[in-house]
Formats: sequence, structure tokens, C-alpha cells
Amino acid sequence: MNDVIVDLQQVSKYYRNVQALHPLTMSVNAGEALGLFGHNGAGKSTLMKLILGVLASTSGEVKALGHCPRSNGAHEYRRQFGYLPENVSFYDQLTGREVLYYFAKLKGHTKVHAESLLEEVNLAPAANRPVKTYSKGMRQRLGLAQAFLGSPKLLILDEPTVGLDPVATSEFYHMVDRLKTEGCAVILCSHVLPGIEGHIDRAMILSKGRKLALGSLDELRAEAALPTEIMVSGMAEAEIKTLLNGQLTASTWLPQDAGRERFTITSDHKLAVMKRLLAQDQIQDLQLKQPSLEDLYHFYLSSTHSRSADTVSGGATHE
Ligand SMILES: Nc1ncnc2c1ncn2[C@@H]1O[C@H](COP(=O)(O)OP(=O)(O)OP(=O)(O)O)[C@@H](O)[C@H]1O
Repeated sequence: MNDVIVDLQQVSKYYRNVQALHPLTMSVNAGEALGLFGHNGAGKSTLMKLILGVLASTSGEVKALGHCPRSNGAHEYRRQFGYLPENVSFYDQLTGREVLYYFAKLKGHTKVHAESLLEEVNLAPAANRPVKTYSKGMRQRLGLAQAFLGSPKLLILDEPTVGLDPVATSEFYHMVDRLKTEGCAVILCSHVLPGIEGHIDRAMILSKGRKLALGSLDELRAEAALPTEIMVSGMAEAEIKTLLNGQLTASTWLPQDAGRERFTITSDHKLAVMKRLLAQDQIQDLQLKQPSLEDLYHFYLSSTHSRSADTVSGGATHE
């Protein structure tokens, strides 16, 4: 599936004299999840609101599901959007069930569908309680249920896992993965990076309204050329150094961990080093730790990188 669901061409946004978004070009395809990351004030919410049609761009063209989200009649296909705002709030006096029925009616969906979502987010037992009695995590789950209404074609989630316990978090990702397989395009904005890696296809990092990076994690790893950590059991440091003589350029030795030797290598040496080590009979265990999303985030947002990117019009992106 390669249908473009979100398409932005040179989109910028000013709030009076504040440039929240510098000209940005990006797209999200059906069945794809894009992780959207950046420090506070980077422009993430602005971008999401532009795609939803809540805000008008200052320049450039925004298309969602093939239409400008602010055009006449946009409300018809906006029914196919699911959105979870950062600070979800509801009519506190209503019960969870009443809230979800209300949103279901607004979007033209049945009560039966709303009931199944209450089950899916594990709110059915509390569905008759007023929302004001809900915990933070329960409110968040209700917010997710309203975002998931009607199997959306575009799902935009701002900090979806805030307040969720580990089980609810993994159930949430399960639902996102399922919607993706049904062709839904997902934009997932989060400050919580661990756990998200396995559920996004690409990541975009924004800083001060500029796109610093956009690509799959493998692409960003290759571009950032961050070192890979190798952990070896069964060989001593000196033996490894002798064996890998010439392949340990720019390697760093790290303190032993539970009897394992640890060192880093550059990604271009990764395969050769692994092959060499695996051919040794005395090797008992060999593990490889690739740069995580967090490592990449820190790399791209490191002052040197973001300062240099600030000088590049539209951000140093490699689409
Ligand atoms: N209504 C507004 N009026 C003026 N400036 C605004 C407005 N909304 C946002 N901004 C500014 O635009 C920039 C981007 O803000 P935005 O809310 O998009 O960032 P964000 O990445 O979502 O931040 P956070 O992670 O804190 O939610 C910031 O400098 C912010 O101060």
C-alpha cells in the first residue's frame, strides 16, 4: 500500500511574528506510522493542527486524504480522522459511556461500535461512572477510544501513552499496529521514546520549527553513523584486540558488564567484526546494541548539529 494520506509541500506557519514552522515538505502513506519528536516548542502541535485543519498555514499546501483540510466540505472526510490531543478533557459530569456515545454520534458511528471500543480499552466496567471519578490513565484510555472511533484512515496522537500503565501501553500499541495493517496512517508524537521504536516506520525530528531528520531508524542510524556496541562473553579484551587487529578503528572500550567485554565499533565495521567473532569456538555469547531512538534523538538535537541545521533552509533532511 502506497497511498499518500498526508502530503505537505513547503508548509510554514507564523503566529504573528513567531515562526513556529519553517517551510516543511513531508508525507505519510497509508499503513505507515510516523513518529514525531522534538523538544518543547519545536512545532509538533502546530504541525498536527495544520494537518487536522485546525490552523491555516501561512504558506505552502497541506493535504490530508487528498484534500485541503480547511476546504469547504472538509468536515465530511475529517470524519475519517482520529485525533488524541495532548491534554485530553471531557465533560466531567458525563459517564465514560455517554462521552463515547456523544463522540460516536458526532462522527456518525453506532453505539454498538462505541461499546466494542469501551471493551477494547478496558473501560467497560467503569463505563457508567462519571468521568470526573476517572484516574488520569482512565481518561487517557477514553481519549484513545474516541480517537479510534470508526477505524480512522488518519490517526494523529499527541502523547498517547502519558498516564498509561505498562499493560495499557502495550495494548495501545497493539491497537495502533492493527489499524496500520488496515491501512491507517498514524502520526505519533511523544516525549517518551523507549518502547516506541518497534511501532513506527519512520521518525521525524523537529527543532525550532525546522525538520532536522526524517527517515526510517535504519536510515537515520546510517546517516548519524553512531557507534554500535558489541558485548562478548568467552574472550578476553586482549584476545579480541589481537583478533580484530585493524578492524577496531575508532573503537572505545567500555567497562566490563557481568563478565562480558564491551566495546563500540563504527557501523561500517559491524558485519566484518561480527563474522570474525562468531567464527571463534570459545565465544559463549555475542550481543549487539544498535543506537536507540533516544541516541538518535540526542544526536540530532545536539547543539552542534541543530545549530548547523538552523543555517540550512528547510532543515537538513534527506527524503
Ligand atoms: N497560539 C500561539 N501564539 C503564539 N505563539 C505560539 C502559539 N502556539 C504556539 N506558539 C509558538 O510556536 C512554537 C511551536 O509551538 P508548538 O506548540 O507547536 O510546539 P510543540 O513542539 O508542540 O511543543 P510541546 O512539546 O511543548 O507541546 C513555540 O515557539 C510556541 O511558543
